Amino acid sequence: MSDYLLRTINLTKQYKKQKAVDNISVHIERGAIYGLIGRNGAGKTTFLKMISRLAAPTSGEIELFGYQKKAIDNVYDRIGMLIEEPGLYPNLNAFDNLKLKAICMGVYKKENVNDILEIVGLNNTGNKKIKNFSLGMKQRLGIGMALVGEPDLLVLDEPINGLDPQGIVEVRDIILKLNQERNITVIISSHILEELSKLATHYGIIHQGRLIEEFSKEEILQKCSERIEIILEEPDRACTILDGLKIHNYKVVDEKTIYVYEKLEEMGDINMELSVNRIKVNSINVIKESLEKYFMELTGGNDNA
Ligand SMILES: Nc1ncnc2c1ncn2[C@@H]1O[C@H](COP(=O)(O)OP(=O)(O)OP(=O)(O)O)[C@@H](O)[C@H]1O
Repeated sequence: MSDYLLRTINLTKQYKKQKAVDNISVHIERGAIYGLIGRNGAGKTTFLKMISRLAAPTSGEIELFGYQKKAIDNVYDRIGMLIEEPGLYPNLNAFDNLKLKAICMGVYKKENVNDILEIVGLNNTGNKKIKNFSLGMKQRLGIGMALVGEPDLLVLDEPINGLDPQGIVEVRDIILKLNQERNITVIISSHILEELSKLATHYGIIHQGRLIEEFSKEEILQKCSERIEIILEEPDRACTILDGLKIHNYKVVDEKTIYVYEKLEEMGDINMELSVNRIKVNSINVIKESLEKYFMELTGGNDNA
């Protein structure tokens, strides 16, 4: 048993000659919003299908709510999922779509359906048929369908893909509310890191079927935050000088680089103090890296291979 709500161990899916998912081991904590980021074709959908039991792994293990192998069967009803198109009946209204699913799952209660409609902001759509819904409304109903049965884990595959800015905000607010008020853990995939940055507490970057990196929101903010980058000789001695300047929020990145995260306006003073103390500074600059740029670097620039 582990502390993670969901963990995979070397999860792999092979389609004929192609490994769509290649030895992926993710670690998802209870209460997290885990953003799974990857370009088109990276393997996100295949991965999410395996953890939702819509596709069988070729090899590897899934641990869900502390259970593995056969024992997982008992906890699958605690997952709600929206993968690819939500299966909706176009000639029924939102209420009846939810009701039908709840009846099929043996959990129908009128108040629960109304509660879901309220959460996803469709409580005043009345008899409007799904075929007359906008894309954003359909997507919100798709999330509502995933909420039938009161899941503890929500798996959402690119739920904001194709939505207009308002639709994106609405879906984002629903996900935040579910996470914060209902304590639902969420895995959400996207090919745009920036889009998830207002949402995710943790990230997994997936590229060509492999998990390249996992990090928390705090870690990514630090990686991409505005900072002074100093390329220099003798970083150890430079640290003493920074401490003397009452600068403590810095990091020695390697034997030639220090990042300083505070007092950016004092770059000139820092430079002078290092020079006075005969530390050779090769360059000193304020830099700001965008999340998207960081992601592009991790996944090999603009190479779409
Ligand atoms: N049923 C399948 N049979 C064969 N190959 C598949 C199948 N499903 C997916 N693939 C391949 O596996 C790779 C990963 O696909 P997947 O759909 O998981 O990626 P993705 O990251 O979700 O991308 P997208 O955002 O474009 O859906 C792709 O190269 C895809 O062509």
